[in-house]
Amino acid sequence: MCREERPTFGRDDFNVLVLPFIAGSCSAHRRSSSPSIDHLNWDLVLASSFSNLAMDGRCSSRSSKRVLASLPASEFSSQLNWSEKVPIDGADIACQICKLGDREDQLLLCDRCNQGFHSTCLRPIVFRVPLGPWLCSNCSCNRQKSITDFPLVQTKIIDFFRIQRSFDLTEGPSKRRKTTSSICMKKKSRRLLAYTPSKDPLQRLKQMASVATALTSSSIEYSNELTYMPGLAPRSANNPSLEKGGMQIMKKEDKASYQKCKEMCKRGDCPPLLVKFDSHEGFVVEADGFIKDLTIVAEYTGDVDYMSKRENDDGDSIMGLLFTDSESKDLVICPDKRGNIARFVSGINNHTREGKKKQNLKSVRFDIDGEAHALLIAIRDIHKGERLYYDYNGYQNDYPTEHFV
Ligand SMILES: C[S@@+](CC[C@H](N)C(=O)[O-])C[C@H]1O[C@@H](n2cnc3c(N)ncnc32)[C@H](O)[C@@H]1O
Repeated sequence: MCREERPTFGRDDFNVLVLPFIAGSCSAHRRSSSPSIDHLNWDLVLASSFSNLAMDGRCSSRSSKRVLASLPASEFSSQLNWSEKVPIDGADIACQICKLGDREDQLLLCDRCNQGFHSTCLRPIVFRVPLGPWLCSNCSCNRQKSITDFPLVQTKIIDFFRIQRSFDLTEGPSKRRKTTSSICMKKKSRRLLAYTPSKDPLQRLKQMASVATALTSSSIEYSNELTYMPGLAPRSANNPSLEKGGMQIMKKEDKASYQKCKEMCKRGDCPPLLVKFDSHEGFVVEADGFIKDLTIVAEYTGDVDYMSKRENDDGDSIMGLLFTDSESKDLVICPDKRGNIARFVSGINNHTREGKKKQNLKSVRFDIDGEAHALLIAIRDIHKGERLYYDYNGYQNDYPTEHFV
């Protein structure tokens, strides 16, 4: 078949997960030759990322494309341009939901079971033709089972996350120096905190395994840094002094916490987070231990590029990094090739009170040593098992979240 070259809108709504790397190999209609899940080497596994203030900027683009993406779901789906797709060769496939074989151009074929589904019969509606292989909910549930079944192989984890070999992952997290506390009552400190890794080494391995699995399934190489690739924006373009209205410079003491997080990641003391799979939201991130208010949970990492060059990008994870007076200088972080756990964190539905209540993180941009960075920071105490959420919209409201759960 094909769900081919995609229309220009966000994929925000799969009730199934689009797993480009892992998807099944049995479909006759696949465009690519991704390895079968059954053939994946699940030895692979683990580490993490780490990762007001001058506010968040997910997908804050000034482009007209984003305006299209922010239309309500009903209006949005009627504007889909499916005409670019290539029809299935002579196949007579009916939608498994409405049982009709009409609207052939809207039929998505599962890359594992080959069953058809109208994009508009799926709940939530699939707005964008998946770029890679696509699995129906039945098949993605089966696949998810294998996601949680991987073996924990320490050497693989060390290699995956390029953890410094001098550290022993079987030990507890390295000891921290005790800080002296004053007897006087102090004003509540608003200092940023470094995260506290889980003490149990096996638990940390599992956390890292979950990140490695999610990244591998999404064909993303692990990177805990902003990356400047040839042909994309150079490092010199990331100049926070160009930020319209200025960007908050990270305070010295907060920088110490930030650096500590970076160091911990390098030695495999990952943040206490687990990536899980949710049939509505896709990959999601959960706290796997207590996270205190104001903790730096992760840095949003990936390739830095000019926003103007990404206007037709179909990624749903592009994060705004620098907003200048000149659109041509605005920067974004693109985690589609390199990235870390931050790109799996869910967004709130910021159109509903329920959605807003879920928020426990904030995406905040800082000038750190003359380079803009986007960090995900806890805005309240978060308990083990809580799913992490932040508002994908910063000061602009152009990331469509009205269909979010
Ligand atoms: C930055 S990615 C988050 C990771 C994503 N779940 C994945 O599996 O790769 C953003 C996409 O995740 C999904 N998502 C995030 N938050 C959601 C929510 N609250 N409800 C439904 N889908 C959500 C949407 O498809 C959105 O376009």
